[in-house]
Amino acid sequence: MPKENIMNIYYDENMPYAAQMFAGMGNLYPFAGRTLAADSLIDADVLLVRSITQVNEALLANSPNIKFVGTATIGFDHIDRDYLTSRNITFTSAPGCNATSVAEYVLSSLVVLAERYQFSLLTKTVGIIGAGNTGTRLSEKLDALGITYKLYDPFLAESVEDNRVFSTLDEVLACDVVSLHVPKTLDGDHPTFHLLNEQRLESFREDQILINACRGEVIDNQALLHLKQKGHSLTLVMDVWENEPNVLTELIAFCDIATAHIAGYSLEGKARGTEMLYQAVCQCIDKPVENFLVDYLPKPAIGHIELQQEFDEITLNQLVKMVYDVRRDDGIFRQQLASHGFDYIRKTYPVRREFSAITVTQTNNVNGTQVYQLGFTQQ
Ligand SMILES: NC(=O)C1=CN([C@@H]2O[C@H](COP(=O)(O)OP(=O)(O)OC[C@H]3O[C@@H](n4cnc5c(N)ncnc54)[C@H](O)[C@@H]3O)[C@@H](O)[C@H]2O)C=CC1
Ligand SMILES: O=C(O)C(=O)[C@H](O)COP(=O)(O)O
Repeated sequence: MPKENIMNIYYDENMPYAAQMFAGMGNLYPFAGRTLAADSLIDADVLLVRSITQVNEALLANSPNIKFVGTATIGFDHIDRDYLTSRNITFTSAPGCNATSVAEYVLSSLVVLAERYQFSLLTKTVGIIGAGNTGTRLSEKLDALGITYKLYDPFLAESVEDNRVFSTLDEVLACDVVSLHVPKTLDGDHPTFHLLNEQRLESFREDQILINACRGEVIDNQALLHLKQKGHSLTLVMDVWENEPNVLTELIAFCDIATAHIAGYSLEGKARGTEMLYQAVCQCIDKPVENFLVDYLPKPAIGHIELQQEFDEITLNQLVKMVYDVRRDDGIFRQQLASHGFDYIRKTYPVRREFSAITVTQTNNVNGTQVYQLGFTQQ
């Protein structure tokens, strides 16, 4: 890599605080991720992308100097890692950066659905497919709320280091709620492409809830549309879609909650991705880490909530909706998709904070004042 200060660093314009964190490390060039062209990267040393940029030979063949590629996202199915290895280009992603954000999206969806259909979340079992960072973050929230869940993850089930109890795929698919948290994979022992194919979709019960906030291709969207067109009443929460940004628009009307791939779009989640890449570039050029996300994050609009009664499902509903109500994003999606397009909605996403940014206190006669975090763990 060239010396610090003379590196050419190209970064997606949708990476919060990138300009601040990388300031002084070289020449900075923001770009629009969907339309980045190979000939604009000829002098690039460092390339920092998000999920909408396909990084492969076609993009990088004419960039002889490039030594580092990073994606400020959890998923890396848009990166041809074999090609990067063949060029000896260092690669890093941002594992877990927005896992909390996705878990909070799922929780907000569950709270909204429980109110809409008048059921108690405590009577439901959630099936989590993929028990990595995001599935685990979700399970921790469910644990804290006393909601039961089952985990399916054939890779972790085999790991001696993971002593959680795992269920079979069929057991998890039979749960009241099925929430998908797997990467998009096309091969290997357990590929996830069309994991929910026509046959598996047909076996869903009418009273189940299906949530997809991982990758669109994990569900066969055409098969799902056909199922719904036949009158199946499976409740759908869809954040991700096959063939983004050109989604199967007929499916939207059959969704209870439909959003534009924004489950991971909390400010913290996106900015953590930037920070993780900044740290990785520092390590690559042997530079001390001098910038910290905590110094950039603004104060949340609501910083503190005081509960005047015991924490129960009613307060849960109020608290979750006060901090992040997924119906806002569902409304934006339905209103703006036709007129503005999928990418515009994502690019202009309003600031959303994670529950952890808000402190909750509760004072009662028995225990005095207690402090909760909206991750629902008592401190
Ligand atoms: N909607 C959004 O905004 C976001 C979507 N994502 C997507 O969610 C995916 C999961 O994220 P993380 O949990 O953080 O990733 P992770 O890598 O920490 O965990 C994924 C887990 O899925 C498991 N897995 C792989 N194939 C499986 C299969 N066939 N069946 C069951 N489990 C399987 C793996 O063993 C791993 O434990 C990402 O790869 C990304 O595609 C991630 C962040 C935001
Ligand atoms: O981290 C991931 O994986 C995601 O799915 C991100 O939320 C994708 O966001 P963009 O990179 O498409 O802005």
